[in-house]
Amino acid sequence: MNLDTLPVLSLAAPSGNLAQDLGASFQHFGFALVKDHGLDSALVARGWELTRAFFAQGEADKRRWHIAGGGGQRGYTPFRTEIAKGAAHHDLKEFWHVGRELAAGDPLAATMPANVWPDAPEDFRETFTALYAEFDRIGAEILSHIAVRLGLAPDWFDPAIAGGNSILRLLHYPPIPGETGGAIRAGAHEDINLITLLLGAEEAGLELLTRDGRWIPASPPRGALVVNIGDMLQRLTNHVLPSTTHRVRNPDGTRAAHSRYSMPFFLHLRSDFAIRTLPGCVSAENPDRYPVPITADEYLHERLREIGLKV
Ligand SMILES: O=C(O)CCC(=O)C(=O)O
Ligand SMILES: [Fe+2]
Repeated sequence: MNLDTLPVLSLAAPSGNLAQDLGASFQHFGFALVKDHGLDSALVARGWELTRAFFAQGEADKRRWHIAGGGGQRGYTPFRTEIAKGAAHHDLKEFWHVGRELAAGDPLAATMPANVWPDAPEDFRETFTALYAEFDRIGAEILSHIAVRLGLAPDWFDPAIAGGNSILRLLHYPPIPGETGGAIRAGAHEDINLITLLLGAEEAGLELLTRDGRWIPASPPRGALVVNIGDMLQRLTNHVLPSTTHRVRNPDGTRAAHSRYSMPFFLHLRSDFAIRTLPGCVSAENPDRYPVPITADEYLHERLREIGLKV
């Protein structure tokens, strides 16, 4: 494999090859670029339209949907709130979080707060509830290929993610007055969840840290997904699949003065799932790093405290 360029993989490829190719890209980069993913394109287009319209509203309007003390898990989180673990400066972004819609009385509501929905723009709730379901579906498909690569049954992840605490994030990095490129819009970090499916990275700026310590761009073709491994899957696989550090840097030149919009779906385990190292990922050369299991919910809250979203 070319050590510096992420291959573009088609989700429509025969499944045996795909498990190998996705697995190789994840093992080497912790990232994969995925086209032909089958996300409903009209719905995605509508999602972008509403994302732009939401963030174009005045600060006071948006702040009505900020939940003080909510750990940024739902609704609106203002500019410069989140900070990467160990970073000196807050990220130059604002975002909106959509969680799973639960039926009344669902016991999962104990660890998954209810969604809040803005009164404008119109169709926000319908559109993002539908997009959430689309990401959930494609994410499960990608996980089934990962399962095969790990020597597990293709449906191994299904019960682990049924009712999972996944989050759809709508991100806006506003233009920075006077900035000519290079400002760090999102500090170097790893994602907390199992895998992340991201749309919008054709606007330059997303970079990942290679194993030998160089930043390289993640530049997907238009409409393709950038998929990356998060800390929960790294832990479950005893680091066989690495959760790779990434950041968003303001691009140089004329794009520096533009907004960046992106849409990551953080695919999470069920809150009560116990993350126990997969036996197939333990060997003499790679002894079990996590002999004590932890539930997905405990793990999440430990991490949210570290990134300034929870006290
Ligand atoms: O905006 C992007 O391209 C990346 C966002 C990201 O890494 C995150 O929100 O965790
Ligand atoms: Fe990230």
